[in-house]
Amino acid sequence: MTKLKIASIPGDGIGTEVVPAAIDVLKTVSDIHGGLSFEFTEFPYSCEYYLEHGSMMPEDGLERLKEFDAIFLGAVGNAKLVPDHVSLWGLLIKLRREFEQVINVRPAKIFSGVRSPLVNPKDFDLIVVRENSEGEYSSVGGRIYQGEEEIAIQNAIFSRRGTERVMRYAFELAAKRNRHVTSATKSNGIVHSMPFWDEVFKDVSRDYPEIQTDSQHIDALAAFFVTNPSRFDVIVASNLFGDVLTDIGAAVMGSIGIAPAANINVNGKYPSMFEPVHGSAPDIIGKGIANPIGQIWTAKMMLDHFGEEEIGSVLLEVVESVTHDGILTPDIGGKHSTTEVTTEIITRLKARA
Ligand SMILES: NC(=O)C1=CN([C@@H]2O[C@H](COP(=O)(O)OP(=O)(O)OC[C@H]3O[C@@H](n4cnc5c(N)ncnc54)[C@H](O)[C@@H]3O)[C@@H](O)[C@H]2O)C=CC1
Ligand SMILES: CC(=O)C(=O)O
Ligand SMILES: [K+]
Ligand SMILES: [Mn+2]
Repeated sequence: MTKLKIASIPGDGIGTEVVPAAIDVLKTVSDIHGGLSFEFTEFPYSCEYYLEHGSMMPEDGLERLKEFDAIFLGAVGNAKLVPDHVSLWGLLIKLRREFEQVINVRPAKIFSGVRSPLVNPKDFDLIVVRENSEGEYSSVGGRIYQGEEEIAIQNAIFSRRGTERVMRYAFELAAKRNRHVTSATKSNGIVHSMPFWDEVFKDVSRDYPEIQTDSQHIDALAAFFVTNPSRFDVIVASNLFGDVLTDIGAAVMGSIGIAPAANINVNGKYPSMFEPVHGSAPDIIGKGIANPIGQIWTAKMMLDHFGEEEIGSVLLEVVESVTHDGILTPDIGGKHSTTEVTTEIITRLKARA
């Protein structure tokens, strides 16, 4: 019996609606699997928690979370209560950094029964590998002077170690897929870090002669995500470029509500963290219509991470059979609730037992 200890952090907004839904699904997965069990421990870290305690998590929060096999997170952010940069850097980005979750893996593909906004999306199936520990998301910089004279400086950090690491991860992943890696660059406008990024990409690509490569400026690449997503296999991108590209990837799939993600710790020192691409969706909180599929597909990525690919594939097949049959939340054109979609997934999973 494999027993996984999972720390769940629903976080803010619809995180508190989709995380319990996905946990119910995972419990069903465990029931039909027979040899896999989960022990979930919930942590209330969120903006509400901040209001009460003055921080997004307690001082020993990292110590406590470190003991788990993985973290299953919903979303962080409620700008009405706490400024976004405070809440995200106090929890989401803090966990990514402190637990050395240096890679963020974000797939996007044509999803059965979910209509892409593209007229002719063809059959795309891509994965963005986003650098998750440095780049443009950096705390280096500051603000000086006030009023007319005010200056803000924000430094982007690109280390050879971090850049090489994310690129190698992308090449290894491509080797198991369609053997193509596209690098997201902007070396025509960003004159230090991006030519460096291009050089490292060239260096790393030499170690993978069987993998085809391509380098695209992020502006053109973003446009190709819309005009021809099926040309891509694996895309490697810096932290910010990857963030933006994956919202586009989610949009061309049909909704950010179905897009999954995994924050991977590659050195085994700390838990990895699984959380969908979307945020807390303040515009639909409490309406019961949040799409649970992003969180559930994220759960599938967590299963894959622990070597449970077989049941992971079953789960995704079941989810696609539900969307295929038109049981959809409003963001993808349906009238069903979070609970109805989740219940249908659970019912069909049980039927597979
Ligand atoms: N990883 C995280 O925890 C992230 C947190 N955020 C935070 O979330 C808050 C809201 O950010 P936004 O920029 O509005 O992005 P968002 O992803 O929360 O929402 C963007 C749009 O997508 C819709 N949407 C998102 N997830 C959905 C779902 N599961 N089902 C149906 N519709 C869904 C929302 O209703 C909204 O119209 C902010 O505080 C932001 O900082 C934003 C992105 C990622
Ligand atoms: C913060 C955010 O938007 C992301 O990590 O996707
Ligand atoms: K999220
Ligand atoms: Mn994002």
